[in-house]
Amino acid sequence: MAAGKGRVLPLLAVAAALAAALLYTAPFSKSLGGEGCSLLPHGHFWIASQRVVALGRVGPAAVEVKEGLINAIAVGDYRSFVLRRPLVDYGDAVIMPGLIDVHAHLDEPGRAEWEGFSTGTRAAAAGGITTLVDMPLNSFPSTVSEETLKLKVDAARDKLYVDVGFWGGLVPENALNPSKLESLLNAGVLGLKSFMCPSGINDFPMTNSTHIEEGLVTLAKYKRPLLIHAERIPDVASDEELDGELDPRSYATYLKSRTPAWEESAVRDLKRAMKDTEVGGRSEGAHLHIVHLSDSKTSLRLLKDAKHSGAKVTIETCPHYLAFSAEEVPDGDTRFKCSPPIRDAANKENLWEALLDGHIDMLSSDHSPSTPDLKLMEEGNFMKAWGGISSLQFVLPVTWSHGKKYGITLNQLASWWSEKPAELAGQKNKGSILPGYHADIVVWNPEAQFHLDDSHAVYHKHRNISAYLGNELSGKVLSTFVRGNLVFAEGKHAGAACGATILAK
Ligand SMILES: NC(=O)N[C@H]1NC(=O)NC1=O
Ligand SMILES: [Zn+2]
Ligand SMILES: [Zn+2]
Repeated sequence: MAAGKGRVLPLLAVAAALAAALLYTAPFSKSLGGEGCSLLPHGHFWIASQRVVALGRVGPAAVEVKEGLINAIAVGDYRSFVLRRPLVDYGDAVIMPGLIDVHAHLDEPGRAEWEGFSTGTRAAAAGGITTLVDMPLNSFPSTVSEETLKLKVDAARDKLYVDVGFWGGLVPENALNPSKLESLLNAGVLGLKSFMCPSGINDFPMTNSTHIEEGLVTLAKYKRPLLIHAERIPDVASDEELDGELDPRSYATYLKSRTPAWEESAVRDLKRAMKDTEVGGRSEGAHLHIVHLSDSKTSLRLLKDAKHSGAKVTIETCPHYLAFSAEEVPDGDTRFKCSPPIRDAANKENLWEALLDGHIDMLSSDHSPSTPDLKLMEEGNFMKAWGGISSLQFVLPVTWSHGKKYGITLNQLASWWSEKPAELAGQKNKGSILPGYHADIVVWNPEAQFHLDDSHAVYHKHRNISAYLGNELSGKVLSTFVRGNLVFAEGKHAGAACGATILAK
């Protein structure tokens, strides 16, 4: 007995020493590093915490990650099975599906000076976003054909820190030409996007309802969505717009120039297209997705009615409509200019209500930066400045900081930012922490507060154009995993950019 024990003990001691060496506790201090795709030198490991958002619940669990996928989830007090190593113990931090941002303008090729794949995906990784879907406009050329999609994919090579898919553009040139549309869809765009008003980009002209209805018929065959910028210049100008000379530095002037009637006019114009998506309709199988809804009144009511009648319609809104109100926008501060505009505080309240009630399905950033000169920050001219909010890195803390007042839950965050967007983008292996799914995960501390001051690391190409600078926020991203690679942790990115381009098959 004694001799036997004597033989076992040293072995146990060796095992214990090995296990201790492979137990990581955040913060990682000096244990991170490497030039490779991951800051963590393991392809098979466990991560655990007291607050894992999985299987419809939040609680203690350990998640096994193997070769980029989630292999198993062990629910319960993981400290009883700590022998499974390597293990990263995140303590009280939240482990959640990585965010999927279905609406980002990365602007490359052609306008990399506005953002670009490298800076954009570094900012995404730092913000807990593990997948982006890039919009077809603001880059040059726009993504409207097989050839231009190829330019996107080529430009993205070796620059991606997170996974990136692409929407194609539905424009007058391809909308009535099914074979052109099919070649774009066959090349791998996840769906199409169109504008019902001028987009601000010359090579991305707007579509009318006929273009949309015809495009949907082709999309129905592919079961991919059409995303619509639903603002349309109303047929009758409102009295307010007719008022004489208005100060272009005043935010009220901008609001009057782009009233909720723009959104309402677009939604009314989509009536037939929405009807066509119903069971038995001309484009059954297709799906209309309204991007960045701002008008929480008539436009939302009409969309709710269409949903109730059986139309396949989903709606997104963006953190800036939930965080800011028109009353707070300082005159001349064009960082807040976007379209549709940020409206009054009552509108913001109604948007939160619609989100909590499930009428708004999901969130996206609509990160749409430009070079600072185009924001005309000195002149402060709202009518001439580039419209677009810079927010990619901050969407998680912004949603959480403002949503806390409304009692939002971690499961709701995961639904709005991961599950529903994965469904929209047709990503069946993303958006949830489930066995067999991609190990796309954000680990964050909801209680950590920070001031977005000059000392805060911002990875967007142009930090000063973000309307969130100076804000006090809570929710700090600790780690971001993309298909098992630890791509960001504690202010550091992985050495190599190993994100994948996602092409639909
Ligand atoms: N072209 C472009 O990015 N436009 C975006 N900017 C904005 O504020 N709303 C948009 O649709
Ligand atoms: Zn838009
Ligand atoms: Zn956009």
